[in-house]
Amino acid sequence: MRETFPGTMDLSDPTTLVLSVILCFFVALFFYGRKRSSKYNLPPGPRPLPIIGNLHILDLKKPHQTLHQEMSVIILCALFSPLVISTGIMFAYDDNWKMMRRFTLSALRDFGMGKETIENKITEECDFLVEKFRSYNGEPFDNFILINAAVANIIVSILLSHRFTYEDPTLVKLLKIVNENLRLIGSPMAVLYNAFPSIMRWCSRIQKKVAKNINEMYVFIQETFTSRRKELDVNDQRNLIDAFLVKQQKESPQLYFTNENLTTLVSDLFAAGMETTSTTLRWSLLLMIKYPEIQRKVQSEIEKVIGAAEPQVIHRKQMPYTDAVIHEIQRFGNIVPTNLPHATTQDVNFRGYLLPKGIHVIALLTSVLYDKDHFVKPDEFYPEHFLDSSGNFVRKEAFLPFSAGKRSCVGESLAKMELFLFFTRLMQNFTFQAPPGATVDLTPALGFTAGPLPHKICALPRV
Ligand code: HEM
Repeated sequence: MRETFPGTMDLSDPTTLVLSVILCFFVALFFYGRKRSSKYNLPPGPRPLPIIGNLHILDLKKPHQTLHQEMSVIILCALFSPLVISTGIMFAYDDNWKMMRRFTLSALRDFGMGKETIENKITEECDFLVEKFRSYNGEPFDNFILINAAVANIIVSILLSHRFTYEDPTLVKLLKIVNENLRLIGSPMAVLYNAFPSIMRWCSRIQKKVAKNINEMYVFIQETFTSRRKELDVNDQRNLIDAFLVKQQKESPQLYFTNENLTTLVSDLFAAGMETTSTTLRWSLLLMIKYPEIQRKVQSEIEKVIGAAEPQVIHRKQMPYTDAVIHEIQRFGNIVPTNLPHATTQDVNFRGYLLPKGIHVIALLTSVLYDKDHFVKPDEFYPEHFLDSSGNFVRKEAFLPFSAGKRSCVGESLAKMELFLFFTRLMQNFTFQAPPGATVDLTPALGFTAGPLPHKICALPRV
């Protein structure tokens, strides 16, 4: 047996050898990481550890809160390789994204966005929702599926010229798939999966479950939405799917207007158009329950400006208080806190720092919506953020719940119209309260979008 001295290593011992190699690997990665960030002159941030990057400081339940640090870069980890989908619009890139975005914007405009046609559709849907709320006679109920379904019907009318009843099994199934996936994608397990796909693949079922849901959604969309090609009349295009199919017939060779793009695009628009707006509306009712004096002020402005008539978009200009409340709901609700992930398409000089081409960037919406330089009480629900001292509505440049730039939300004007019409109509017809004995919890639920935790409300009829 060979003698080893205290404080020295015996490299002939296999365990010591393996441990030494691993240690050298970590040290090399550590210095490589530091060299890489100094080469690129990235903005400052906490020092990343080898392999795991800054994962150890990340709150997996609320990643945006860890990331909300001014001018800092959080290195998620060296192995980051997120799921990339090249079809549709939301996760597409390059020419396919450009074509789908251009088509979507023009189809949304042609089939009603920003026009009276869609305003009438929303007003009609408000009738159904009010009737449903009224049927509970002031007793507690969960508004989740009802609001989901009402909002889903607006995007479905643009996609398919169709309306589902709130109990329709097709709609209920679609809503279940979308909601489950958004919850899974925002879960701590999914954050870990994105950071360590090769390791997590072995110990987490999350990716399989999400993929299964997406697949089910696509099959379902093909059966229910896109199978309508048999009824297509080129001279009478009634909806976005018709417009896509007409483009498909004209395109040769088929590059962009493919069946895959149609399925993913419809799925993207359904999910984005339904989930975000309905989550904001659910926040709106919960916040009105929490702050009854604000609810009363909104109701008295409605009485003054609209009376018993149906709310219309033209009323908004005369309703600065309600407008400020809706803006504050969106700011405070902060429902897409981490925004969608992006990547630089070229080297970018950002405030004297270099973000190299291809780097993944998460432009946190929390950082603007909760910016104390723009909002005096960022952590409070305070509609005065959007009012001047005379009670006039004021715009804020940091109000960016729809993000900014080339990839900003395509449904912004549709969403704004929906929020105003649904919110005023519900406030006109009901006073909202918590069920007897219940307290209002404003903690956001875990998920890709930050909605309220499950809760019940009471809708007391006013008229
Ligand atoms: C309150 C409601 C809504 C909010 C807060 C919201 C917010 C957002 C945000 C933050 C993004 C990411 C922007 C970025 O990547 O920088 C986005 C993208 C998108 N939104 Fe919305 N959205 C809302 C409603 C809608 C509606 C009603 C539609 C349906 C027409 C829609 C369709 C989309 C699409 C297709 C994208 C991807 C755009 C692209 O990648 O080019 N959204 N939205």
